[in-house]
Amino acid sequence: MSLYAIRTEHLSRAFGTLRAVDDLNLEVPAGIIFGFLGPNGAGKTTTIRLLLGLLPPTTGTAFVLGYDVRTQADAVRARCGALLEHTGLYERLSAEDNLEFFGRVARLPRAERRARIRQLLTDVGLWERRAEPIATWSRGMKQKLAIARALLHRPALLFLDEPTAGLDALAAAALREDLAALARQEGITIFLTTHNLTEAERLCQQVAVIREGRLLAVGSPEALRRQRQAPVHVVTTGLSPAVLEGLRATFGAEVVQPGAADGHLVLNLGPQQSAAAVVAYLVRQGVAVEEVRREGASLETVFLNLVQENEHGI
Ligand SMILES: Nc1ncnc2c1ncn2[C@@H]1O[C@H](COP(=O)(O)OP(=O)(O)OP(=O)(O)O)[C@@H](O)[C@H]1O
Repeated sequence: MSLYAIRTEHLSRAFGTLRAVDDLNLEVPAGIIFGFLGPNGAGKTTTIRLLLGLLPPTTGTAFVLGYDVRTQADAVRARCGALLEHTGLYERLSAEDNLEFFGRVARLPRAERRARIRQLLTDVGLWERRAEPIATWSRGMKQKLAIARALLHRPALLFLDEPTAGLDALAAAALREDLAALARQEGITIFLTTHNLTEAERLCQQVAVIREGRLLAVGSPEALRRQRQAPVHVVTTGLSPAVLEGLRATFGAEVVQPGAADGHLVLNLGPQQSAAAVVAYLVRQGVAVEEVRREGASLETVFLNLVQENEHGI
């Protein structure tokens, strides 16, 4: 199989004058969990629909598992699983009967179907409860069953649109664990959208951030965090207005801000600037440096910065 499970080339989709997906160039390596992040209305669901060939692009194209979504949508859908907004499960049927039904729709031979249903229900911890009608089940249990359903036909690529939306913290954590284990076990690629940045950080080897249909950043959560350095806090004694002015002149006015308390500096250093240079400068000016602390940039900070910068047209 190709190195990339998904490759988009200038993929765009307009609804009237609205560019829901705008010149998207994305490469998703095979075999990873890829997180697609963005605020409401960013174009995440539209992208999934384009990738599944459910919606034609206005311009550009995408290759999913090597197939062109414009001309080979059937081949794409046969090899992909998807859990979009609705689970599509039948509330009155038991878990096992739900999977049995969808296994037949997928034309899985009887023996294979049985074995696969047992394996998947076991993997998500629902085998013991297979005979219960799912109407009374919790949202988390139904979501696990829906993922099992999406995996029945052994897809190479699984699309999940907000898989943990509406789940409490415990259920979301349990689902994440199952997803990580399933991805490893089945050797598949997972493309998921989420608003939950902790989720993306824990689960995804790579993430992309989009806003207004445009790609803002892509990379591993660590790489994105490194790219955006977090502020450095320096606590000093003997910081005079003259030294503060000197610091601003040397390192840039926008970089150096006085903090909440006297003698507390907050520095937004660029990638080329080091905290050590600031400390050396302060010491040369006779300022005592009591503490230097760099905040750990969370993916959340990175995400908010990216989205807000874009909003302000920076
Ligand atoms: N069928 C459609 N007709 C017109 N506009 C649409 C259609 N589908 C989506 N849009 C618009 O395209 C933009 C992107 O929508 P999309 O659902 O892809 O965003 P999203 O990132 O999935 O948002 P959310 O996180 O809120 O689900 C939105 O402004 C939406 O209103």
